Amino acid sequence: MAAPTKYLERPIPSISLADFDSRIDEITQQLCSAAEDVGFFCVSDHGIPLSSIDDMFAWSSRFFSLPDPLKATVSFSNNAGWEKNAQVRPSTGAADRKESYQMQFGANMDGKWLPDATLPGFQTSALQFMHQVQAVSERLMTCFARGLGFDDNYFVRAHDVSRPESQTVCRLLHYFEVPANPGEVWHRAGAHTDWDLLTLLFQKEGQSGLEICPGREVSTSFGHGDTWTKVEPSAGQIICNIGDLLMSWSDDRFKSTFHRVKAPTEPGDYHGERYSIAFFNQPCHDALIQGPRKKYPLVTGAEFTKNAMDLYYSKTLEKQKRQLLEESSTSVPVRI
Ligand SMILES: O=C(O)CCC(=O)C(=O)O
Ligand SMILES: [Fe+2]
Repeated sequence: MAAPTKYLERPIPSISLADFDSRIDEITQQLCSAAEDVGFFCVSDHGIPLSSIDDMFAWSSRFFSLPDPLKATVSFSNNAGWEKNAQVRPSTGAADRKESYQMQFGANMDGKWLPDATLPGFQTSALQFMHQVQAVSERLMTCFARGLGFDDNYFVRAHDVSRPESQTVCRLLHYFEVPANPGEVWHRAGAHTDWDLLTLLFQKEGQSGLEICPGREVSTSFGHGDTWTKVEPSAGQIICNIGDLLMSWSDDRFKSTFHRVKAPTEPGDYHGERYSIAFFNQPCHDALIQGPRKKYPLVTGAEFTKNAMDLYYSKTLEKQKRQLLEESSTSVPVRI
């Protein structure tokens, strides 16, 4: 039997964005200290009503209830679209048991929205929600720019979602219920760091599983430690974590923390299905990326994304291609 997971209680800082304009320096100080330490924090008083979050979860569940062949008409490529049981994490070498649908604001979404008649109102509502999350992201980006000594709009300009070059992603996630005895190794989301600037994550109350493992010192390292901390869902709160991009853009001052959605293996673990929504702030293709102390060579947003996709997604795309080939030899084409 596998050794039990080692857990450590680590406080996850909770940061209120109330009265943002008058408290910006205090908030900046709190965000920077959380980013230097654990790399994860909760944000409250962010201005997105609970009803908007609940509505987006309801859309997510409607989307994932559609038949697989229909979702396969918008399947994953260019970091947008739908995938199922296809994402292979380098840390596990096996596919996560989940499905996800990635939406963007810009040109990468061409052909990746379903026709409106299939799920009337979905695209409009999803984009509205994405703009709300972008507004919170922009506040956080303003503080991080200020904390690093850049001008206030420095990160906001590099992540301008009104430009066709935008690569920012909103990802709907659906993890399947795990059988009591799955009979094989099961991964929900294997341990990984995110490769964006900053991730904003929405969880549903009662659907536990997210765990973090801080301790990474340089953005170029790939190992992680072995003591985990649970990050329980709480309605209305946004869980934020620093990604590899902000770690390297801050010359490793801010920490991009390993995290996972643990598959249940121990007493008390949650077996039911889990929905979450992750918003990844990705740089525009032509953004120029280099920290204040120039620790790492200058790269463009396109280069940074390509390097990350090669590292994190090469096995995913191979697996997806194999699945599509297998399915196309057995399934009947679907009209939408
Ligand atoms: O579903 C979650 O809670 C985490 C998802 C995640 O870490 C990711 O997609 O990068
Ligand atoms: Fe992640």
